[in-house]
Amino acid sequence: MDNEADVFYRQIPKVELHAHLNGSVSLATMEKLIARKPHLNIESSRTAIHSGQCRTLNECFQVFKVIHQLVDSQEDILMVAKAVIEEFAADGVKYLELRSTPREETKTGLSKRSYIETVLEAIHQCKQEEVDIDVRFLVSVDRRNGHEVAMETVKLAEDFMLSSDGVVVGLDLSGDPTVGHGKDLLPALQRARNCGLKLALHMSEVPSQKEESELLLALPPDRIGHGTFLHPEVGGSDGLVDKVCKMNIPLELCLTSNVKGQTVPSYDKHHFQYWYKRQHPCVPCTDDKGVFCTDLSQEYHLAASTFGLNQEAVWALSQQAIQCSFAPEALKQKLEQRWDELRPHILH
Ligand SMILES: CNc1ncnc2c1ncn2[C@@H]1O[C@H](COP(=O)(O)O)[C@@H](O)[C@H]1O
Ligand SMILES: [Zn+2]
Repeated sequence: MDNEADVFYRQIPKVELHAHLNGSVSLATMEKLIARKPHLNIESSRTAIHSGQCRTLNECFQVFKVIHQLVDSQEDILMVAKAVIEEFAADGVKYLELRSTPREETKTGLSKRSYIETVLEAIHQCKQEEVDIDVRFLVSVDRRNGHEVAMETVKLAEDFMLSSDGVVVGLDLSGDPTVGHGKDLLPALQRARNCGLKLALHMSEVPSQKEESELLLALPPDRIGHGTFLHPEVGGSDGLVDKVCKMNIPLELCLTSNVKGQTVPSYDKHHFQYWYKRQHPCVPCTDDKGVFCTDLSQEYHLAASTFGLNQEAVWALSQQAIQCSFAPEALKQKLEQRWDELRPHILH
């Protein structure tokens, strides 16, 4: 990738809608965490998947377990969240929706509530320090933990939606797609939707989730994460595709994550192509920029070079993401304006 192109992808203003906090921790921050916890004996090579390397999706979830050992106190979460926000801003991201699963850790006194409070504090501090980025937060439900935990998490998210000055805007359903079934989580997700939380749901990340995707689409979600196996060419169905298209539900697409996690065999086989050709709203995202060693500029660059998008098309892709976000109307308008102002300076 040549330098001039790199500059373009970095310069264009971007919107990141699918970023898991603990998957987004950079190598530099990881090394600080490791230095704080030498007794854990963790090497930074275990917390990231470098270029050319691949892991099964299952192995990716082992990596998150290691990271969670390193990020287990309010102090860690504050440091990690601030660094992640600053790194996205440095990459030209003007609007970020960060997501994370609240955890409790008895040995450090961390509760699920203080977990969320700490992420919100990091967002607040970045705002105070005038980091050039607007940040919103989605509370994540880890599907492996079942119905009761999901319901408890939704209640927490609901509380924070009402008390966070609009920073908590939605709920994410994520976690190992081979564990648990979405049908058990429907009441919790329904409740979230009814109280006004936006829903961003990981769907059809692996082939065996067709029936689950049918159920989740009936909610319906406001955005879909991955949706790798929705279309008939990979074992999904026309029925699923029709529903997604009719309801115009945007897809959050993470090229590097899917290729490194081996749910997609190569970049040119990525389902970005399928949906983009149908002019369906597609939003390039990083998923876990730390674990997969990427950033949003690189994801746009990959999409453009793999599928032959010119600079105009790349610009349109990044601008379209504004309307796919869960930002309130006034903020969407502010962002649109920003894009219009920047355009003549960046597009030639
Ligand atoms: C690779 N594809 C993926 N599919 C599904 N869930 C994923 C994921 N990548 C990350 N997560 C979810 O995000 C958590 C880490 O961030 P937080 O501790 O929440 O900040 C993981 O434990 C998993 O639940
Ligand atoms: Zn994800």
